[in-house]
Amino acid sequence: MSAFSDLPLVIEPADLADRLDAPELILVDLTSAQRYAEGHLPGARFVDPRQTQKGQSPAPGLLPDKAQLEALFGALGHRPEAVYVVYDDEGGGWAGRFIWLLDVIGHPHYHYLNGGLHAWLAEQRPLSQARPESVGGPVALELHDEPTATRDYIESRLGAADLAIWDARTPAEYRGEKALAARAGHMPGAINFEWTAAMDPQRALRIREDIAERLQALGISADKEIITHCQTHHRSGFTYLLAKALGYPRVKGYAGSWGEWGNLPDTPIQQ
Ligand SMILES: O=S(=O)([O-])[S-]
Repeated sequence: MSAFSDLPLVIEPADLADRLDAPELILVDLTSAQRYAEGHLPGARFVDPRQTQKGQSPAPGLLPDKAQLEALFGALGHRPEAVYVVYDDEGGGWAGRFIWLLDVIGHPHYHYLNGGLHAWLAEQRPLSQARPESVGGPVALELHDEPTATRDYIESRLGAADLAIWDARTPAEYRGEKALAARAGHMPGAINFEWTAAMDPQRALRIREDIAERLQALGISADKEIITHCQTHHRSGFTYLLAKALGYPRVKGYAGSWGEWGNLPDTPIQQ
C-alpha cells in the first residue's frame, strides 16, 4: 500500500514533508529553469512547462506528440505504481496541466501541493539544489481521449443543459475587449471565472476555502459536464485540477483553447 493512499488530491506541505522518502514518489517541479536552479523541494524533478504543450501556432496548447510524452515520462521514471506530486510557483496552472496529462496517459495516482512552492516556503521548509538523475529512456504509453474536449466535441455539446463551459481567462478576454486571436469574445454560454480568483493570496496561493460555494453560485457545478479552457490550456490547467479536486465527475480540458477557437473562421462566438 502506498504512503499516499489516504490522502486527497490536494495535499498540504506537511503531508508531503512526511512522505518525501517514499519510494513510489515522483515529485515534479513545474516552475522555471531559473527558479528550479535556485532551489526546489528536495528530490523534485524539473519539467519545463513548455514540454507539456505542443507549442505550435495557432494552438500551442494542444497535446504534445506521443513520442514526446513517452520521452518525458521515461525521464521521470514513470511506472504503474508511481505517485506523482506536482507543484509550481503560480498557484497551480502548470501543475494542473500536468495532472491533465496524467489523466491523458491514464495514470490515476497523483496529488497537487496546495499553494505549491509559495506554501512550502511560507512554512520555512527546506529547499535543495541537488538535481536527481534522469531515470531512463522512453516508456510506452497509451493515450486516452476522455480528459480532452475537441472543437468538434464542444460544438456538439453547445447549449446542452448539463454543460458548463468554464472560461478561465480574464474578464477583458472573455468580453472580447482584449484579443489574443483573430476573433475575440467567448463561446456561447461560457461562464467566466478567472483562474486567479480561485486562489487565496493570504494563504500562499492555496485554493480558496469558499471555492465550492462560489462555483456553485455561478453554475459551475458537479451536476454538469465541465469543459474548461483559457488561451492555451495553461491557466485552465488549474481550473481543470480544481474541478477534479472538488469531486466533479465529468471534467474535460479544451487543449486547443482560445488559440484554436478564436483563430478558426466559423466557430460560434459571443461578446
Ligand atoms: O494558456 S494561457 O491562457 O495561460 S496563455
